[in-house]
Amino acid sequence: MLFYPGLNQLDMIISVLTTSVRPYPRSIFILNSLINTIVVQANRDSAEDVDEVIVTQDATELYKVMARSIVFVTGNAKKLEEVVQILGTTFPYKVISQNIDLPEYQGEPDEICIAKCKEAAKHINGPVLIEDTCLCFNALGGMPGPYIKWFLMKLGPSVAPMNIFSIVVIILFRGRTEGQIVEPRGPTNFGWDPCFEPNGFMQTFAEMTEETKNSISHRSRALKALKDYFTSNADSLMTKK
Ligand SMILES: O=c1[nH]c(=O)c2ncn([C@@H]3O[C@H](COP(=O)(O)OP(=O)(O)OP(=O)(O)O)[C@@H](O)[C@H]3O)c2[nH]1
Ligand SMILES: [Mg+2]
Repeated sequence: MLFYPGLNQLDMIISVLTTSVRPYPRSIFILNSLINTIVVQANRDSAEDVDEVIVTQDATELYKVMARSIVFVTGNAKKLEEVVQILGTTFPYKVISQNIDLPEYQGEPDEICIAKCKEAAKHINGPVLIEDTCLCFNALGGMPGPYIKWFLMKLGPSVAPMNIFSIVVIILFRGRTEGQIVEPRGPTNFGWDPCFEPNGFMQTFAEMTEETKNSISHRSRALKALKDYFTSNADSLMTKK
């Protein structure tokens, strides 16, 4: 799907490559995969005032204009640590981090991700990766969801035990891990990890080794989908070159 009045996809790509002489200076590209997004900032000019969003299913064309690195914009050191570990050394793009404390937007998770990507793209001259984490309590109709950060700041990780709930992380792709809220157990150096016990395990995320958490976490599932997608499309790009 391509939203760009009067342009076909080839034009869209040309506009990225020659943006200084073409009248499309403020574009953001969203690769709309099966479920979510990667945003690629078109050029430095667009950094100041991004106001157009282009959605495409075709990753290959976008790769032609992407540098071989992606900037992961996050103010959360633990997220960054996990993302780097999970992507490992076989991810076809170099992941660089930039510590920017992006605003916490309101809305549905997809809307929040897009707004967050747009804001990140204002700061970075190149491909941008962001992640937004939602912790959804089924018993509360999905709340606090994207507002978990404030929830944690006000209440701490000692959330009263509840029934089953699920986590949704959106980071280009979605990852979901279901489990139970329990009395906090384990180190308290990352958010709600101590009180989340994934289904099928006797340990909370905080009690697990990094390897175990990273093999089942919402984040690792989202990143696996991302990695698979990038790897297969990177191959086709190589072939086309
Ligand atoms: O125990 C945890 N295990 C996790 O795996 C995990 N992932 C995120 N979080 C916390 O949930 C809120 C999301 O808010 P969030 O997505 O806006 O993140 P953030 O503001 O910290 O960073 P960023 O937005 O700059 O990337 C923040 O309080 C994060 O600390 C986690 N806590
Ligand atoms: Mg945040």
